[in-house]
Amino acid sequence: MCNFLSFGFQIPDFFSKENLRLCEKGCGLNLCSDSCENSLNHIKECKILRDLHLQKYDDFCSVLYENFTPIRSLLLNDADKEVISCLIAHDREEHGHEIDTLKKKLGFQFKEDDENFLKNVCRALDANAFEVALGCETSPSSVKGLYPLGSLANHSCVPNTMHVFNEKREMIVKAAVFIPKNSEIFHSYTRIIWGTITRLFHLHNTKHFICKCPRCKDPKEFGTYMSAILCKLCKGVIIPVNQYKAFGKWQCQDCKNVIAGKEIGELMSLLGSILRDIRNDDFPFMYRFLQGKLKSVVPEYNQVTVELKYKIVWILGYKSGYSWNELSLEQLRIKEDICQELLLLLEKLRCGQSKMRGLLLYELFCCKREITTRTNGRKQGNVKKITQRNCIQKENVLGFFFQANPNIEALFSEAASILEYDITAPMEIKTYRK
Ligand SMILES: C[S@@+](CC[C@H](N)C(=O)[O-])C[C@H]1O[C@@H](n2cnc3c(N)ncnc32)[C@H](O)[C@@H]1O
Repeated sequence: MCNFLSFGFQIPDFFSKENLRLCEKGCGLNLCSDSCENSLNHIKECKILRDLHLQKYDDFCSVLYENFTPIRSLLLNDADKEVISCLIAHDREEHGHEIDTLKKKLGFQFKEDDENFLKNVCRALDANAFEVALGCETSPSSVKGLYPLGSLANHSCVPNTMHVFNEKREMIVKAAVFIPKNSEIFHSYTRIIWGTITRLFHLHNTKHFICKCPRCKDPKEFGTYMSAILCKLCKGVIIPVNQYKAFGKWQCQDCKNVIAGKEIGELMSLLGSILRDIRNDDFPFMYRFLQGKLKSVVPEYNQVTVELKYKIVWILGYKSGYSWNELSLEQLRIKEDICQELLLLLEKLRCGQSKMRGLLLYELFCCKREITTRTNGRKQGNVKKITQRNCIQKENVLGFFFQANPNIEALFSEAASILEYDITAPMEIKTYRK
């Protein structure tokens, strides 16, 4: 378990701007109440802000909020400041721009020592901070957190650990695969379902290194061809000749047709923009696109296809008009198939007990439960009668369901074990573990 250095900043969603008012002492922050204004936490940061001579601010100073996190680091004690100074920090010019923005847009005046410290905090945050997921896949929200111990691990696209955050926002790191003694511990700094080109680009741009992990080095991406497209001439797969060369040539594995990287880049950005523009509850369009155009231009595990399938997982069963009991049997089977395909992909990618595996196993369980309940009405009716007759608690209904359907229990148990401690785990899993 890794503890965090607490100086992050979040405007909770439940505060609408109308319920906030400016601090009467003139620090520029919006507050929710008098007790908030008189709280020790606010009194300390209020003084820091006023000492910085905030000159220009309006009723809701978004520039201040967007760049506020490093300012709070001035409240850290000396030991914590020392910890930050020990962390690796990105030294490129662009890191630390938050402090320049605060000076330029809000007229902040920093003492020279403070400015150097704050820029270093920004650089350390950029190099080490974790995204702490608080919401779930259907209602995402997150904050950034600095976990000095957790941040010591380097990255691999075949990570041997997974991590989750608990109710206290502590980071729990678990082995995702068997880790032999004396092996290096790796996290993944990217999404598992990105293709190699996207991951390499992201890691280079944000963390400034070139990943040489086994997955990045394999042009076939462990047989998934997640970055590949289909050849217009023979429908073979086209992959980069050298994935480390930006805008290098790509070549068809079958007919050896060569394509310029620029052309591939244009196709991928077109597909990416279609993906971004699709309404996030437009299942009919997504499914038509998946089965039609997309299938004709990219192989089955291309990252755009995978991303789209993952989006569908969070529509069916959750979005308005697609709640579990509104889904047709056909839609349930579609979701079941997608979950199975994505689980197979994760196995090919050697991700072990990843968080995504846990979530997909649970979704697969939900599909199977719904299908079983509908197609096996008599048995389920019996479960319902037994539970009603014996006044069984809601949580125990699951136990009865497992007794009647032991083959489905394994999916739920594995999901529950992977998502143990995770604050974002599905409610049913959280209730079950209590
Ligand atoms: C959170 S730190 C990881 C710990 C760091 N190696 C240290 O010594 O404190 C992130 C930085 O470590 C380096 N790094 C992490 N994974 C790497 C990898 N697979 N290859 C090369 N550099 C890596 C990069 O400089 C990256 O910006």
